Amino acid sequence: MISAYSGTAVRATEKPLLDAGQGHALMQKAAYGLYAGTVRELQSRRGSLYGARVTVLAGAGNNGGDALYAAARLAGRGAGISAVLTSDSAHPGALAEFRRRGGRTLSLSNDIDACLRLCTTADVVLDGILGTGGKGGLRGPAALLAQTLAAAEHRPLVIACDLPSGVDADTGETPGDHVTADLTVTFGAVKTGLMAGPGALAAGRIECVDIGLGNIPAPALRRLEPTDLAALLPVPRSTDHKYTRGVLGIAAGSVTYPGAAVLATGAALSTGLGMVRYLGPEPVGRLINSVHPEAVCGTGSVPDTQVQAWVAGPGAGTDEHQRQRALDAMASGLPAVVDADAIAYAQPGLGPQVVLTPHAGELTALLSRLGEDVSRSRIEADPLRFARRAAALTGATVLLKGWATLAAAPTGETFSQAEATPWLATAGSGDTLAGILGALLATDRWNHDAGQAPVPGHYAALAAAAASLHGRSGTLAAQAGPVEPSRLPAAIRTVIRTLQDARNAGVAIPVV
Ligand SMILES: NC(=O)C1=CN([C@@H]2O[C@H](COP(=O)(O)OP(=O)(O)OC[C@H]3O[C@@H](n4cnc5c(N)ncnc54)[C@H](OP(=O)(O)O)[C@@H]3O)[C@@H](O)[C@H]2O)[C@@H](O)CC1
Ligand SMILES: Nc1ncnc2c1ncn2[C@@H]1O[C@H](COP(=O)(O)OP(=O)(O)O)[C@@H](O)[C@H]1O
Ligand SMILES: [K+]
Repeated sequence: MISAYSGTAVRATEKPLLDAGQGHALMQKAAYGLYAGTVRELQSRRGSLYGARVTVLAGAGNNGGDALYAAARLAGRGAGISAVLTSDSAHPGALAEFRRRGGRTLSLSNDIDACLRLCTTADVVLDGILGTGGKGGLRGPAALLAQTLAAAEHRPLVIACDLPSGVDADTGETPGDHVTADLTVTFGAVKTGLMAGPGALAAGRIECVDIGLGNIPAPALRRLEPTDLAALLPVPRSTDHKYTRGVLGIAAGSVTYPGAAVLATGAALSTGLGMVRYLGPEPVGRLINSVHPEAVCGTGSVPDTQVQAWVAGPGAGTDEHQRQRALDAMASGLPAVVDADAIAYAQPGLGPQVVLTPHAGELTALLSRLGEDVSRSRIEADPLRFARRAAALTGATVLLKGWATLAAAPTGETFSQAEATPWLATAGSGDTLAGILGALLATDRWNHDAGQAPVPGHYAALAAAAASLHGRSGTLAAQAGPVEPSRLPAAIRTVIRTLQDARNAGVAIPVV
């Protein structure tokens, strides 16, 4: 499990250490971590450091200090080092060490063209303009630096020091220009802004360096890793039969949109469960059975159907019976995935076992119905805030889909998963995610172990597991070309098999 903390929480944890005079020691640890991360990245990309041209973008604060000290160490390994000073001042100790190691410096305010050239002709740019102390996007000529880097024909390797400059460490917002990194070496703890919103896209790969901060209070955000995902996937026991393995009810599809029901059913069956009971129009049931003969199809009602969890909404369109089934599923007290058209029926007072699965557009409509006037672009700029807001307003768990998918519990626990590929952004992809999540809810052992209440955030963790499995399956499927959601079930089975084999063998689980 990766835990992320707000920049504010990390700064509060650092404060007593700084007050006790440990600032220099902390900075040396951070700089060493950045140096080591840069060495590893350069060695894997070009074999050696010798002769590599390293340009530091150094702001006035400690972030610039970290980057200058790291570059000074790189000079000791044969790299050529230069720095663009983006402010009138720079960390004095770090600047002196940088110059002592032969580093040359240029001031952005004095010679902007030369500074831009220093960036675009570098092999590596170390971004130390702003760290957790940054407020708002990059301003003035520093903004131009970020723009030039983004547009460079031969883009250097960009390594962010702590976080890409211009990213809000608490939220992942990028209110203005910002650096986009290939790798972010972050210190003490992963910052929330590296795992949510546009900040997650700007961070690239994340490495976290322990600088000995000790414990930071509760994480703001968590991410399931392969071992966590493997632990949440259903594995039948010897004593199981089809009803104890979990039965999922699917109230999806309509005469107008039958395909969504086929896709949700296929994805659920591939995730592994005891049975799918489908409720919907007869022609849709027949279509499902032509592809999945094992699904038990009927036209009955939710209260009359015995299952462990529900999926409602995909492809339901304006079908009145599916609308009623979605309302009954939400009121049933059972875990329920409420997707697509059914999200429109969500009201305050739902429980965490109901998982709403909007994309940003559907969340815009949901929030507006609940009296919150917010645009889609505002949600995309700060998805963490609005996923949490929707969970708090409805009492449900909210899975906000996107490049990074967020799962927020009404009690605040939040997960972020980013294993997906843009190839998954295709019609029908959300239907398969709903099916996967439905299967995880139906097979969830909490449903079987009577008397035990799920821990807060449990359903958000399952929703995150579904997003992770969906993302990994899509990424695997994309290796064979553009992803058709109907091809996803085969990939889901392969990913589950890989995760379980590694788990049983006790070996490190490969990232698919
Ligand atoms: N503390 C520790 O123990 C350790 C901390 N470490 C490192 O320190 C980093 C935090 O350092 P920091 O607090 O000095 O803040 P940092 O982000 O470098 O810059 C703030 C400066 O930027 C300015 N400024 C703000 N916004 C701006 C904008 N939009 N555009 C332009 N300028 C802007 C602001 O000026 P102001 O506007 O406030 O006058 C101020 O001068 C942290 O990320 C980590 O890398 C490690 O060494 C490990 C130990
Ligand atoms: N740019 C992207 N990168 C990675 N995954 C994406 C991207 N855009 C969308 N996705 C994923 O693709 C799926 C699309 O779901 P959705 O929009 O509900 O599709 P539909 O309703 O058409 O089936 C979601 O799981 C979402 O997280
Ligand atoms: K930075």
